[in-house]
Amino acid sequence: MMGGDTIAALATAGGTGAVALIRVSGPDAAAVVSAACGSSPEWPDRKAVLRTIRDAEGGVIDQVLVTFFHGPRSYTGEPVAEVATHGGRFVTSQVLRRLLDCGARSAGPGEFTERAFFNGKLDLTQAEAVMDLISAQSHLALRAAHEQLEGRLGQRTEGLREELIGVVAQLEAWIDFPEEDIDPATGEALLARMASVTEGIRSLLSTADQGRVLREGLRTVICGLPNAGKSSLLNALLGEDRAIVSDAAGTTRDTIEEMLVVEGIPLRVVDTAGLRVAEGEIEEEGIRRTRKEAGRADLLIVVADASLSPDDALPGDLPDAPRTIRVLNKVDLGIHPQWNDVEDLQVSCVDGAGLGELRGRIRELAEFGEADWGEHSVAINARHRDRLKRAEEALDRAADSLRAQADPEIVALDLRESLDLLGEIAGRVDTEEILGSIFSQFCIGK
Ligand SMILES: Nc1nc2c(c(=O)[nH]1)N(C=O)[C@@H](CNc1ccc(C(=O)N[C@@H](CCC(=O)O)C(=O)O)cc1)CN2
Ligand SMILES: Nc1nc2c(ncn2[C@@H]2O[C@H](COP(=O)(O)OP(=O)(O)OP(=O)(O)O)[C@@H](O)[C@H]2O)c(=O)[nH]1
Ligand SMILES: [Mg+2]
Repeated sequence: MMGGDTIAALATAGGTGAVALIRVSGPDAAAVVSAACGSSPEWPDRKAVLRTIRDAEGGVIDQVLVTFFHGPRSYTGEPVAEVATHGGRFVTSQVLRRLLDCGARSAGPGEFTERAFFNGKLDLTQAEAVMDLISAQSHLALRAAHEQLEGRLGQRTEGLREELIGVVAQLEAWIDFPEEDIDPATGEALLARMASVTEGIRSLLSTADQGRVLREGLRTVICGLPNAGKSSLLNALLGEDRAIVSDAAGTTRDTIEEMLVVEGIPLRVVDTAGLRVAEGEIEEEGIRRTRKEAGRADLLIVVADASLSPDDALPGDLPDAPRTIRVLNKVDLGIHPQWNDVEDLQVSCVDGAGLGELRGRIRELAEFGEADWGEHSVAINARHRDRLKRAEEALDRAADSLRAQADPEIVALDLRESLDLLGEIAGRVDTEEILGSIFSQFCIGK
């Protein structure tokens, strides 16, 4: 299935380090590395050996450790050579160039993992998990990526697909013998089996929000009147002085975005410009952006200055969000007597009071639907969600047609569409376009 050529790329991050790893994969891996080392093409399997990479004139480029994996027992399923070089930028680029001169070609983004997919080492959900794993920023995200890397999601969608194949097979028996009608009892049994697949799809779909949060962070927007202490709160949650804080109202003009982890939940926190009638064009634009961010928030943290009266401390028209936490800040200065909502959290960014409670409240509000953050969680991504939704819709149409005693052909048509969509999740149906869009998001060398 593969082009049959041999690819090479730096597998470690570009930059200076102690050691860097270059991977070579393809039928000519042994020949390429042997030529670069000026050695015989015999390599022990999975055993590091010390060699010297030389240029065409025999000059030394670097002393390296080569580990050879004879296919199919390798990451890609092909012969793979791993060349561990000294970790300088220049020396690694020279080693890579020499390997390319000896017959390898530069790998494209995700091409190693793509080859692993084509050689049956991974399904598509597992390939995606490799990328999730690399970009994970929290324990929960890492655990979800590992679950997916183990193949749990692929197993579930393939299980649903098998159930549906059974239904289609039964239906096709009727199509082949059109003189017989689908008798009501069998019709009911088919509908029940379809309903069970729908339920499985819905259960996976219910993890979509959680998957998004794990991959992108809970979109959290800090808003409130100028000077309430929004930037101070961001800094306090981050534990560093990221945003500029000053007693001048209108300090934050533009939105500032930071990733942080609260009680294991990754948050993408946005600090915004204070909401008030703007005094200039820049501030006006800042406030427009605040409203835009707030409109897309999963969680809104409204910060109010506790020392002021509620009328003076809260913006007139607060943006709407699915979850809101109201924080009374500056409680070290005393609390104005008109604050009496027990739901309000009292904090001080100056002495840190109440911040632990705020973290706890964020954690509570980060729960989504049925999905919890417990063990064995699969958490689907946007691509899975799209296919599952469409598979569910096709299945609904099939059930409707069956109930309306439509031609079994029509029922089967929708069922097959649903099957294909489920198959696309693990990559069981041939879809080059999907592959392109997934692997192009990888980094080169992965
Ligand atoms: N040096 C190195 N470290 C690495 C990787 C790598 O490619 N090279 N990986 C890259 O992501 C990750 C490990 N993942 C890997 C997964 C499978 C195989 C592999 O050789 N699989 C064979 C043999 C299995 C076995 O020995 O049990 C196979 O599946 O047939 C290698 C690495 C992280 N660390
Ligand atoms: N006493 C006290 N002062 C605070 C507290 N939090 C913030 N401040 C002060 O309040 C002032 C405004 O803080 P910022 O964090 O810049 O407020 P902001 O809401 O980001 O303001 P803008 O960006 O201008 O909208 C600064 O002088 C802070 O030092 C607090 O908990 N207690
Ligand atoms: Mg600010």
